[in-house]
Amino acid sequence: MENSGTGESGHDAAGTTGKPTVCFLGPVASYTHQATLDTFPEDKFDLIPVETIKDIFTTTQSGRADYGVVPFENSSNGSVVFTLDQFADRAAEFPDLSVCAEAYLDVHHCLLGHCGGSAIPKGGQRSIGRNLSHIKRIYSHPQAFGQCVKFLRTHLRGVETIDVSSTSRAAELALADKTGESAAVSSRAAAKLLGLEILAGNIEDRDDNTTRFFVLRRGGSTSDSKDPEWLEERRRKRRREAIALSFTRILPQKRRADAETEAEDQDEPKAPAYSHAKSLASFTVPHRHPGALADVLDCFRRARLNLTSINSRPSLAAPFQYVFFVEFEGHRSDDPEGRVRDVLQDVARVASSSRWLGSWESMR
Ligand SMILES: O=C(O)C(=O)C[C@]1(C(=O)O)C=C[C@@H](O)C=C1
Repeated sequence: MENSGTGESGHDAAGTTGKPTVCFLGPVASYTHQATLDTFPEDKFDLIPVETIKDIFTTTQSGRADYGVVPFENSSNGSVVFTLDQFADRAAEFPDLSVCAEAYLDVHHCLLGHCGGSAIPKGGQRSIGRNLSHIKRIYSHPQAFGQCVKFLRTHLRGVETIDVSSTSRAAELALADKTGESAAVSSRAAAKLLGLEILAGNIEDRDDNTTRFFVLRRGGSTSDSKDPEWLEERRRKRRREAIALSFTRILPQKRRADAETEAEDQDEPKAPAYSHAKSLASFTVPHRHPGALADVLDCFRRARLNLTSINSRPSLAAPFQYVFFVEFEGHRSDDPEGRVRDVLQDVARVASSSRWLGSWESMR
């Protein structure tokens, strides 16, 4: 089942250009598309929009794309449950998928729609360029609605909100309504692409609104799998940046300049043993066994591996039973003291079921 190679087909899954392919939540100009472009430049990869987050998993699992990019969590609105539900893999549809990289994107939402009148607001502070009283419905992705609660409550209280598959799909729907009564919570990129007006800019609840994305690939699940070149290069670049940053924090000016040059000269910059990378695992525990969850978490304490997030979703095996997800510091194939290997074995022993879901270089 496992693909131990690079994870790249070497030819385009759609059969056109020969570049590796990457699928993302479409249509184009979604935030996932923007995060995908940051990681996979279009001169080296073919990008394929798909309709839902589940489609990203199925398209990558089937090999129709070499990689898939999914939103995982937002700094103000929390986990993306649609993604966790696919990682729960209740029907065992995605046995070969694992996370191989992460990406962060600053997310600034706009209210897009039709309307004549004043000029398009520029970036920066929140700006409301128009009277919004003509708006009868607003389309968006539920995650985006959850990031703009204050604006919607203050300026569009009582207006119907309609969940759709992405913010760029929402923009298409607002465009299609020629009455002008529909608007979308979406991005500046979508406004530009579709020619929609920005009725209000920077409407997110917090200025520091950020979404973290995961890159999925097939294979990579054996510890000896070789990483593709783009991933190796990303890892080396990130390590150089991290080393340079730590010098900036601790060294006086002159020594810092020397040290940065030294870090840049290293072919394989050294990273701290465990904190440079993260891994994701899922597990279930016996529902009626007191302390079963604590027993699993204790495996991480014993292995001295820092847990960085914990999530759960209904297992759907029976009401109120859960699949748990833990993220922890450490990489399965860069594990000098064998701590990641040991913890995964330990969890497998204590939990009812468990699965490693990927390891990657931390980008923050
Ligand atoms: O709808 C989009 O544009 C997406 O890419 C999805 C998504 C998400 O699910 O978190 C991505 C980033 C933002 O947090 C809002 C929506």
